[in-house]
Order: sequence, then C-alpha cells, then structure tokens
Amino acid sequence: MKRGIFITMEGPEGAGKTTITHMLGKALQEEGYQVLLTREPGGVPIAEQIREVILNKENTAMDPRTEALLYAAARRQHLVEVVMPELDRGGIVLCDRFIDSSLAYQGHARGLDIEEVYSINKFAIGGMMPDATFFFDIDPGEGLRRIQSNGEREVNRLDLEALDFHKKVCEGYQLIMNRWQDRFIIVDAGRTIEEVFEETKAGLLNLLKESGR
Ligand SMILES: Nc1ncnc2c1ncn2[C@@H]1O[C@H](COP(=O)(O)OP(=O)(O)OP(=O)(O)O)[C@@H](O)[C@H]1O
Ligand SMILES: Cc1cn([C@H]2C[C@H](O)[C@@H](COP(=O)(O)O)O2)c(=O)[nH]c1=O
Repeated sequence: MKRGIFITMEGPEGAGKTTITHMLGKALQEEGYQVLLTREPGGVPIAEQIREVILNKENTAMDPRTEALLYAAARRQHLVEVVMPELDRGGIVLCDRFIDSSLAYQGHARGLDIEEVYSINKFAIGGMMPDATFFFDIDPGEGLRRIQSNGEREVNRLDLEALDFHKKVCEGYQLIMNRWQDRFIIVDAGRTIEEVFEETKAGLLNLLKESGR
C-alpha cells in the first residue's frame, strides 16, 4: 500500500533535470526530509544493464518497438526493486525521467503512438503513476548545446538523433501535458541554474506541505 510521494522530473536533453534533482535532494535533506533520488532507465543493476543496451551508440539497428519494450522492462524492474518499497515505507522518491519520457520519445517522436506506448507501460507500472511531475521547459536546440558543451557527459544513441527528433520530443511532451494537466508543474528551464532550482524547490516544498509532510 503506497504511503509515500512519487515525484518525477521530465524534459528534453540538457534541460537540467539531473542537476536540479541533485540540488533538490541536498536541499531537502538539509530541511530534515529523507529523500530517495533515482533515475530511469537504470537505478538498479538489471535496469542499468538494459540502459547500456538501449543507449549504446553501436545499436543502430534497434527497432522502435524493441526500444519501447526495453524502457518499459527497465521501468518495471526499477519500480519493483526500489520505488515501490520506498513508497510503501512512506518515503519521498524523486525520479529523473519516468513514463512520460516513453510517451514523448517512443510514443510521439518515434511515431509509435502515445496510446500504444501508454498501453504497454500500464502493464509495466500496474497503476503506479507519479503524484506530480516537474517539466523542465527548454528550447531543444539550447538543451543539445548544453550537453555538447559538457565535456564530461558521454553522448548516447538518443542524443545523436537529429534536432527534428528532439523537437518532436517537445511536441510529445506538450500533448502529454494537455492530457494529464493536473499532474504537471512547468518550470522555465532556460534561466540560470540558481533560478530554476529556487522555483523547483519552492514547488516541491509546497507539494510536500500539501501532502501533510
Ligand atoms: N539552467 C542551466 N543553465 C546553464 N547550464 C545548465 C543549466 N542546467 C544545467 N546546465 C548544464 O547543462 C548540462 C546538462 O544538464 P543536466 O545533465 O542536468 O540535464 P538533463 O536534463 O539531466 O539532461 P539529459 O536528460 O540529456 O541527461 C550540464 O552540463 C549542466 O551543468
Ligand atoms: C526513461 C526514458 C528515457 N528515454 C531517453 C531519454 C534520454 O535520451 C535517454 C536517457 O538518458 P539521460 O541522460 O539519463 O536522460 O533515454 C527514452 O527515450 N524513453 C524513456 O522511457
């Protein structure tokens, strides 16, 4: 029985999800909250192995449905091993990407259809949708420029897609946000790291307060 709160971070490449999620984790701990930070695809050994297969630049032959199924499989394993037990304990889980990434990337940008991808993901998640989702809104070209100028970040198979693909990802996110309006909090991620962090932190503390924490 879920008692915790499940928050996800979404957006295109280079929007700042990982940077801000780590800053939030530290800030919440300083406020006395216990918080679990995790990510998709990955977060547990089996899902990290699936991540390596999906994102490996050599795997250019990967079929879009195979890709969608692998993300869903990684998601299931991560949920069962990490997210669900933590939520059952009443914890706060901040997850860098979740189902909306599959809907935007595989469902819309790859053209598989958002409803079809939602359908296989329903099997994977068994109703475990996020309580709230922060969407880091940035121009996709600007996001790609950010990751290209970060020499430490390894470029993966999805990063190598053309700008048009990343524009479709953003279009997909818009469709998803229209469908699940109540769940999304949109943050202008084109500002400085400090500005994005302060706004996201205020939104998150508000959610925690509303949930009685
Ligand atoms: N608001 C910002 N302004 C300028 N640079 C930023 C900002 N936020 C993050 N960055 C930088 O952009 C790069 C990408 O950031 P980050 O890894 O947090 O993005 P992400 O959304 O998690 O990307 P991806 O989904 O592609 O992994 C990093 O080098 C980070 O330092
Ligand atoms: C969960 C998920 C992710 N993706 C894509 C999005 C990114 O291109 C990579 C993950 O890399 P990151 O540096 O950790 O953001 O995978 C996807 O296409 N579908 C998904 O469900």
